[in-house]
Amino acid sequence: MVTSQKDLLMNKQANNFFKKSPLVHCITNEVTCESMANALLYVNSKPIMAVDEREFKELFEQTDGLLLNLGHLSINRQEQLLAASQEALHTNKPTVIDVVGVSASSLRKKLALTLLENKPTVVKGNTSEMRNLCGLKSSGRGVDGDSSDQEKASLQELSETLKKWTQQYPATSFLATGETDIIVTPHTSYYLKNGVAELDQMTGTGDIVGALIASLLGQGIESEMSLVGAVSYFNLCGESALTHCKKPLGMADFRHELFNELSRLYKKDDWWQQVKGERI
Ligand SMILES: Nc1ncnc2c1ncn2[C@@H]1O[C@H](COP(=O)(O)OP(=O)(O)OP(=O)(O)O)[C@@H](O)[C@H]1O
Ligand SMILES: Cc1ncsc1CCO
Ligand SMILES: [Mg+2]
Repeated sequence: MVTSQKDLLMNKQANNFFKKSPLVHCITNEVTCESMANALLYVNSKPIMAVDEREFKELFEQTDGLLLNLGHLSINRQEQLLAASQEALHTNKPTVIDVVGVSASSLRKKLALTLLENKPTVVKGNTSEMRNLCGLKSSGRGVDGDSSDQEKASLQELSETLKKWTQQYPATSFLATGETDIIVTPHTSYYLKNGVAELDQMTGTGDIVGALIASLLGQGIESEMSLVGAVSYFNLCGESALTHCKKPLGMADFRHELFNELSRLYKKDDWWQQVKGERI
């Protein structure tokens, strides 16, 4: 069943996305840190990339949202992520955990599961990472997802497992990305169907989606709408970017156009009319 935009909650509220300018604190990987900071600025948000625990107390008094990305793990980074997650729990800060590379090492998986205990607002990863996190068979390699984990039966198995997880972790909503995105909140679940394959051939797309979710949460938008909104917005930017590229496609052109679209699509009324998906 493909539902209408109204059912997908992409109602007039979506026209208010990115009108506010939340300060988003990101502890993220060095690979895509600059792309993430610029993506946030392009949607009228303010990024601060800060990892020194001695600053956290003061920073948490100013920030609207927190993004914790496991992409570049080290002993120091683990301590920073744990300290920020503790502070977020104590200050009720809207928090997104991106479980980058969780299928690659047991160290990342253990850390992700520890962070989950601190009641983050959202836990996200690509479909292979989220399957691994849930203890399901996963074909992910490194930080990349595998299309075999996107087969219909695998998506269904993951969404059903995540629904059980929301009973165990009622403060948290979950997102698994890929050609089809799965969103599972304690109340509702969705498959979302926007985007283009080129988004999988560029590093940092998932990282940026995590930051956009933190931005929407930081604008006071509740979890379900922030998740549907951030994924759909980013994927519609990808669709539009592709139409602006000359053929044969060069990925550097696609990247350029994707960032252009991030900075302008939200200024168009009713951009959300093109959202595709279904409640499950
Ligand atoms: N084949 C595809 N078709 C349509 N959209 C896609 C496809 N692959 C990824 N996307 C979209 O691209 C975004 C990033 O998803 P992806 O699963 O590639 O994240 P990721 O693996 O965490 O990325 P990265 O590790 O590079 O940050 C999501 O919004 C997702 O919906
Ligand atoms: C390639 C890569 N390695 C660690 S993080 C990262 C960026 C995608 O998340
Ligand atoms: Mg990722």
